[in-house]
Amino acid sequence: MPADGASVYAYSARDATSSCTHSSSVLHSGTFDTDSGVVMTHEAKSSYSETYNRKMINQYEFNHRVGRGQHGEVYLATDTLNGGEQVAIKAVKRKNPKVDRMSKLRKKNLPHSPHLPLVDELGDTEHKIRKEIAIMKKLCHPHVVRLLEVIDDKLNERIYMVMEYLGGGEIKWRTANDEPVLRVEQTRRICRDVILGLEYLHHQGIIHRDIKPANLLWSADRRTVKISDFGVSHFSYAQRLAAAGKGHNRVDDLDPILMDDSDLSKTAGTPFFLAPEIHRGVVCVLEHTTPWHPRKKPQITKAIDVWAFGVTLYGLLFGTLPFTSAHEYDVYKVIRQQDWDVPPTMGSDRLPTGGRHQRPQPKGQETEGYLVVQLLDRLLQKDARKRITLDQLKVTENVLIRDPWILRGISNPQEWLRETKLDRQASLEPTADETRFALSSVVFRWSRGLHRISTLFGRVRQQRRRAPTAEDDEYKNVGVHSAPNEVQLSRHRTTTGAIRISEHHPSREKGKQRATRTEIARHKSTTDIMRTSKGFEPWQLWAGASGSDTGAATLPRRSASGRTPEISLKVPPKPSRTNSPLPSPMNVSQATTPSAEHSGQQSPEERPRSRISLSWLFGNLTPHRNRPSSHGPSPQEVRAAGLVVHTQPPSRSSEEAFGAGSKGASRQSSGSGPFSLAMRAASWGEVAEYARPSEDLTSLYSGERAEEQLDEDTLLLGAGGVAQSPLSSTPSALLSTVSSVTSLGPPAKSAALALLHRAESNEAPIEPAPAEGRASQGQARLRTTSPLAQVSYSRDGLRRSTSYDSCDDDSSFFAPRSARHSAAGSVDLQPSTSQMYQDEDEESEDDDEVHLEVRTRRPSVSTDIPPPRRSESAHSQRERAMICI
Ligand SMILES: Nc1ncnc2c1ncn2[C@@H]1O[C@H](COP(=O)(O)OP(=O)(O)OP(=O)(O)O)[C@@H](O)[C@H]1O
Repeated sequence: MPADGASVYAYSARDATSSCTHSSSVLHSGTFDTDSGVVMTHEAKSSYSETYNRKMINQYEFNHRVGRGQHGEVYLATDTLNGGEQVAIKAVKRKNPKVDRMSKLRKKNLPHSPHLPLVDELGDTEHKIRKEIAIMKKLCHPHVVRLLEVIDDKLNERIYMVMEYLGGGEIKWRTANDEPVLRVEQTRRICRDVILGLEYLHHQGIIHRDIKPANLLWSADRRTVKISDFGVSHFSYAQRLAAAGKGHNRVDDLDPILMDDSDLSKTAGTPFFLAPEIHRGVVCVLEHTTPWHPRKKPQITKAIDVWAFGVTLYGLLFGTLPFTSAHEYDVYKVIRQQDWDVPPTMGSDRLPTGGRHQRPQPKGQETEGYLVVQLLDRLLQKDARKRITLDQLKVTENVLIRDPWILRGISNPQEWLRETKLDRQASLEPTADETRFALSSVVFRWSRGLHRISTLFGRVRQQRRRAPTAEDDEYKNVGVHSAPNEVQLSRHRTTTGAIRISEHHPSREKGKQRATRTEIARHKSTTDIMRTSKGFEPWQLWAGASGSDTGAATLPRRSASGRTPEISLKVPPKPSRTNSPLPSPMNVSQATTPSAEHSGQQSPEERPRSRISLSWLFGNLTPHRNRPSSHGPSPQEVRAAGLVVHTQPPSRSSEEAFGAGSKGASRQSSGSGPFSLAMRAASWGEVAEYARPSEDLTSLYSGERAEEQLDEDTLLLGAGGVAQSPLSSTPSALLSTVSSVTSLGPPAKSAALALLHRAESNEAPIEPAPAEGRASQGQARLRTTSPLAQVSYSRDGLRRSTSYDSCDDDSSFFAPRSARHSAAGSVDLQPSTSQMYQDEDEESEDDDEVHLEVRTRRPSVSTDIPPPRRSESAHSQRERAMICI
């Protein structure tokens, strides 16, 4: 394998396009957005999985919750139609009364803005999610989290954003004592990834507005960092138009929600990471020194991302932030007025910095500390116009290396720069499909109510027209439900040869044309308003801080070939994200015998069990890479063993992981090295991938292709991930641990045996679960040590649920049906993760939801196991604090 060079970064625009398309070979009921590659699905059908009895939305089986944001929750889920691929699904309620109430209060105090009506009409929450979707649909880059599908059913209170899953969690960057946890070299690698991702965003006309360590996610193998969370991002209308080489009269093919700049009147982001130019506006308001006026609003340019990146880099290197204060409001002044300093050492490897102000050092002989301070100096430049741009950081026209610190360690920096350079000639032309039908209620916002009603009736009509099927019989008691969209998919070839599928529905054509005309008219009027709006010159905002980097002179021209945005970055073919050696739900479901499937009944011998026998385990102790399938045992193997193994949700939060990390370190030092390695691997859920150097998972843009394997220190500190609960009594945790240990060598085998014995003795016997709807008094309670563990159980008559209950508004929505269906009386089942993490806010008691249909509701169940409160560290709470003025 070459250390670097063209082949290392080999990647073509075509690869990029294909890797941006959801790998769905089977679509549930959605249609491909042909330009963005994102699947748009307008029907959310909820059910329960056969195997684990978990909540499913369409083909996605929900696992556990991996994160929670201001507006929604993020779950790990399995795409059962696509080989058990792991995805992250952000579920956001269209209406969040608490947030919307706050925003109404805020709006009362805001001056009139020509674009406020759009926000008002959609509601703050819905507006935010729609804008996030519209922005994410534009993005496809190896260092930006990818949106795969949007499930937007008008009859469902939630919108689901299906994204690629980043198994490594957030970057852990400091200890409880504010010490750095990353080595300088690791920080540099992260830095390179972020620069590339950010450069791409800016090239697309997008300002992220919330760059910070918590929004940088590790891939499962901890080799790649991707930028996530576009909740407050802003699309620069002017930059995009200019980049597409269009005049300002061509606004008709831009999504109106992207053009809506009303969110610029809010100060969004995390206070400690906000640029001084934003603070200026905030301080005006806080101190009532200047009356608020739209023209005085802070200049939102891409320079604010560069500043936030500088603060992030500082944090990663030193474990503290450059500007801090006891009171949140004081930080605004500190950032605007005070200079920053550097500690004497940086990184966990404690390299000397040499101090904030150093004498110039001879070229080529600069110390690491000197280069870092020079770089920070240019990033944390208070005057936005003097702040360095990413272009200047990385490369200039004639490929001069501008920042030697960032490129240090790359054996062929010139090659790296060339290969990672964004193609300035690439087409950025936005397409009509990309923008027009991002989400329909935006298009029809002037008659949203009417449209909703007509949609509802349309669906009912459609359903009536269809001949009743067996499936329909099962649904008949649950009221109105949405029939799958019946569309004809027409195929045509793109210029790159890829087949595109576009939706063609003759009966909709007329309406579409009418909608288009209306939309064009509206766009025009919006432009007029924007032009006549005194002082509003968005293109100047963009250009304001960027020097030569901005303006039409340096903007890419539209490519002659046409519409598909092409970039010249090179990435390898999309690596599989489903390499878990553990059986995937798909595999296990395949293990169900046909007879059982048909009858819906299973004999006690056939019933799935959550216990793992020793023989099964040791029968599978071969290295995973030797298996024909990387997805775990074959269906035959599973069937032969008569077992169902419930996979342990991998621990992936770096916050959680780091806590355990220290423990892992001490264990390791006490002589159980192989164990810590195995446990760490197990916690990542990618045992096989971890155990060997993986070429296809190596980060291209870190320029570290030559690096064979991350060392212990990197894994422990830099990656921040160790097993959350290595001695968990859950069989799956043991399985993965033992598998990893065995792959490390024979000495670990005895240890694995010890673990298994421990599991045998610890684990309560698992009784068959009661039949649905019946109480079973005195049943043995299942216990696990990890709140993330979900133990599967046997149950008679395990059948796929066909009823709808998407109107549920509590957080146990994604819990296994069993926990919610147990009859009154004793509850013997493990509470779901979401139940355990259920917090006390009133969100679940939303009372102003309007449901358009009658659906059966299942009795909810209260467990007598008290939900543990998830304690967030003060740091992360501070980081998450968002301000909205
Ligand atoms: N694609 C993903 N893969 C893995 N984990 C993710 C993914 N997206 C988000 N997460 C996790 O979920 C958490 C919440 O995500 P979200 O994007 O909602 O962040 P947030 O900034 O807290 O939300 P919001 O901006 O809506 O308030 C993140 O902190 C992250 O740990």
